[in-house]
Formats: sequence, structure tokens, C-alpha cells
Amino acid sequence: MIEFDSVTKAFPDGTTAVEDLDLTIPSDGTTVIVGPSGCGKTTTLRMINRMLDPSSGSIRWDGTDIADVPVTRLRRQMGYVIQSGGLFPHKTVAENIGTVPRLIGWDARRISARTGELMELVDLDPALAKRYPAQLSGGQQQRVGVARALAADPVLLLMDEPFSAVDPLVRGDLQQMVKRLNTDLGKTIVLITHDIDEAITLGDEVVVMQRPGHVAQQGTPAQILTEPANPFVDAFVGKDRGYRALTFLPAGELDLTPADGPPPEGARTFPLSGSARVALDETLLSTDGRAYALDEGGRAVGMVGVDAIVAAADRQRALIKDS
Ligand SMILES: Nc1ncnc2c1ncn2[C@@H]1O[C@H](COP(=O)(O)OP(=O)(O)OP(=O)(O)O)[C@@H](O)[C@H]1O
Repeated sequence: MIEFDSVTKAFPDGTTAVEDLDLTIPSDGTTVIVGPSGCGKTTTLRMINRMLDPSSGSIRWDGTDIADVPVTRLRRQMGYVIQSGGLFPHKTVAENIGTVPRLIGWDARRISARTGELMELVDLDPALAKRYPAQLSGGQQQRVGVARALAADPVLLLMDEPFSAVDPLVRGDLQQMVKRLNTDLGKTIVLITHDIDEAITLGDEVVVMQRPGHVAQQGTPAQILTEPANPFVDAFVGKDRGYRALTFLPAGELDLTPADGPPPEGARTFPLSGSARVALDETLLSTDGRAYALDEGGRAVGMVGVDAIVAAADRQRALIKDS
């Protein structure tokens, strides 16, 4: 658990980036800090690994004031990923990934084994190991950035707008990878973004920040969407929050009309294991307002129309409000 206690960060030019911030980041799962440009997200993240130190207040990690931990020891336990990967341009993919293991004195064979393991983990073709960053796509660069951050097996992964420079499809793939890192490796992830959709998709916990660097609301994605704590959060989440709420409604919970066998030719489809939001997108893209749910074998197991999805979203919102 990371606890900010009355943390203020003022820069020498007089800008107060973060003011009197109280924030608790749980050790379990992914916490996404979201907010408009300039609200203090990056400053907050950089105070966690002490790239910046608070002007006043304190930050504790599992009870220890991080100001008392030597910076190198602290950073070894915290991987850091930034926008566009932040890779060393004159080093190969393998050399980039091996940066920290080399610094801490691992031998060449161990570094090479770890590099191979990490490339597999982040779905990078081993053939790319000898390439330079400029010879990779934006999505591949981000995967290398994540592999590098994980090299020495940190407890915590800090990610600063990691996917804002890639196109939406690649972004979706990278988001799935982050989810996997969290569930398979049990890493604590703190990710910042200005994109509320990304926050809802990735966050177990979402912190909406407001200028200058304080918390407007913290809660689950469902809470943020259905019970915005104040007009700022309401406006930030946007008018289409009903639609956004479908992201965390499983498609399997929709009221499906049974179907059996391959979907009709030209029909829009969605995975039964996906979200109701994908189902809604597909029904809207169809010519007849319907889409088919597919099981893992690609067989249609049900059909749904726009009305049924909207009704399900309404039911879910009502449930959350009552709880
Ligand atoms: N080194 C610095 N010196 C002076 N002001 C700074 C410095 N770094 C950041 N700031 C200011 O502090 C405020 C918060 O910046 P920060 O980068 O933390 O915001 P952010 O929410 O991450 O924004 P963005 O989404 O645009 O990256 C901004 O007004 C910014 O201009």
C-alpha cells in the first residue's frame, strides 16, 4: 500500500503541481490515476519512485517512509514505463531489456535467459532482439519498454501514459497485456492516463485527479461512472457514462436469445467472454440492430439486440446505486 499524507509539490518557479494530496493506493491490482492535462498526475507518479521529492508531507510504502529508503534500492523495486517506451535509441532491444540486470551485475547468460523470458511474456517475437528501437512499431516499442521495466522483477510497476502514442487497436492489445501482468504476475500497477475509457478498462481502482494535484474521487470504475462525487467528476466522465458503464458488464450477463451453430453470413459477432460494450458496438454496426455471441470455438450461442443491451445497462446501474 502506498500512502500520500498531505503531500505538496511546488516547483522553484512557483508552480504548485500537487497540493495537500491524501491518497491511498492499494497493493492489490491496478490503480489508474486519471485527470485532465496539468492536474499533477506525472508529478504524483514521480514522487513514488523519488524522481521528485515532496516539498512537504510524506509518502509511505507498506508503512515505511520512502524518504528513508536509498533511492537505488527503492527504484529497483519499482519498474517505470513512459510514453513511447523511452528506449535507448542506440541500444538493441535485448540491450534495452537487459539494462537493469547489467547494472546490478548479472552475468551474460542470466541476462540473456531473462531477456528471452521477458520477450515471450510481452509477446515480442524473439527475432526482434537484435533490432534497434527505430526499427520497431510504436506498439512493439511499448512492449520493449514494459519488458525493460520488469527485468529485475520489481514489486511495483509505474506507468506514465504508456499507450497514448499508439493507435486504438494496438492500444487495446497493450491494455490486455497489462491486465495479464496484473493477474498472472501479481504486480501492483499504478498507471496514469488522461483517458477515462482507459481508466475504466484497466483500473480495479480509479483515482480522478483535479488541479492542483488533489483527489476529486476515488473508487471502482462502477462507482466513478454511476455515482460521480461532484460536478467536476461528472463533467470529466462525460454525458455518455451510461455507455461507458457497459465496459464492466460481461456480455455473458446479457439477455441472449438462444442460437446454435455458425453465425449467419455477414452477421456482426462478439465474444461471449467479452464486455457488453463490445456487444453494443457490434449491434450498432449491424444492418439489423443485432449481433451474435460466439463461444471460444466460434459457434453462435446467442443473439442480442440494442434494446436488450440498454435494458441490461439500466438494470446494472440501478443495482450499483442500491448497494
Ligand atoms: N519541473 C517543473 N517546473 C515547473 N512546473 C512544472 C514542472 N513539472 C510540471 N510542472 C507543472 O505542474 C503542473 C502539473 O504537471 P504534471 O506534469 O504533473 O501534470 P499531468 O497531469 O501529468 O499533465 P499531462 O497529462 O499534461 O502530462 C503543470 O502545471 C505543469 O506545468
